[in-house]
Amino acid sequence: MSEYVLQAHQLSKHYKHHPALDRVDLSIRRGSIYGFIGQNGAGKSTLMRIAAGLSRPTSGQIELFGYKEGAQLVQARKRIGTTIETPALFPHLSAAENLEVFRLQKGIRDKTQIRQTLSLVGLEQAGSKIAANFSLGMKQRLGLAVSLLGNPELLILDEPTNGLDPVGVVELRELLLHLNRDKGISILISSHILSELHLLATDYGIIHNGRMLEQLSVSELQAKCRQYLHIKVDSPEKAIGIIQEEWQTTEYELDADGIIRLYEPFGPPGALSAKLFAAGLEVQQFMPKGEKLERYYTKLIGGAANGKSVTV
Ligand SMILES: Nc1ncnc2c1ncn2[C@@H]1O[C@H](COP(=O)(O)OP(=O)(O)OP(=O)(O)O)[C@@H](O)[C@H]1O
Repeated sequence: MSEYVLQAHQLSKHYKHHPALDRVDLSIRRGSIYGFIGQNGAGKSTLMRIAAGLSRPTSGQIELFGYKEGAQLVQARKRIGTTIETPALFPHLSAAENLEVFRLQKGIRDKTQIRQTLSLVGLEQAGSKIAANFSLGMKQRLGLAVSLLGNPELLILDEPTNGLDPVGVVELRELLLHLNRDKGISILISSHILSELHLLATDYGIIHNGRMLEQLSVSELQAKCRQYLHIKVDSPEKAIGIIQEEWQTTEYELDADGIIRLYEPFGPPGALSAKLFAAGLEVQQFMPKGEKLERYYTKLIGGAANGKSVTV
């Protein structure tokens, strides 16, 4: 079994001369929630459409569950559920009736899936209500239920929080976490708001102008955004001994240049520098460092210099 549910290999898509995707590599691990972040027009939908088989790449390849070619790739696409281009719901039909239409369309025999998916998205009580009377959040849930018919192993969701109020965003997050943790469904979710995926994603891909800028796990992102004390002394080993003794922490790194990074939470920096000094160490550099999530992202995509606003 492939470790990855979805990979893109040097994937490019050109519209006339405009590269919507430019040699993008991406890897989504089985069981992960992959937050695909980029501004409007970055290329997120283009990649998702190619993955779902709704568009063809100009060059490069998509690999789904380890399959790249022909009939196997077509077969593998049956194992994904997506809300991209889900046909509009029928407003005069109930949630259950809507699902019944899609069940027949998808050729799924098992009728019990209707009740199961309604319950999965928390709409079991609303099964007989007509869709026209649903809130936007409920419509989103019903749309998600449609994509869950057929028990997909990977969900591809293009900006599903668009238009939701903050409560709706939280509810959707809880639902996606449930699908991921309890049902083992891997999720690719796009957004132009990094902080919205902050409590959800286990991995991130940051795309800008059709190019993948960075892929990183949540712990890598946290490490990059974590506050730390940057310390350079003439004897780092001795300093580390003092840090361990005085602060009883192992939350530090020593790099090849002899720089110590002492991560949060740390006590008053003044007390530590005094200790180092008292121990006879020559303190060459001693400063707080680290970035906020927002600054990290803005810097990565070139920030205000490219003239577009960024929401984080
Ligand atoms: N059918 C098309 N014809 C021409 N250009 C297109 C087409 N579809 C997308 N594009 C262009 O490709 C680029 C990437 O678009 P895409 O929709 O993938 O971005 P996105 O990151 O999903 O943004 P958004 O959040 O606005 O949907 C944009 O410059 C867009 O204008």
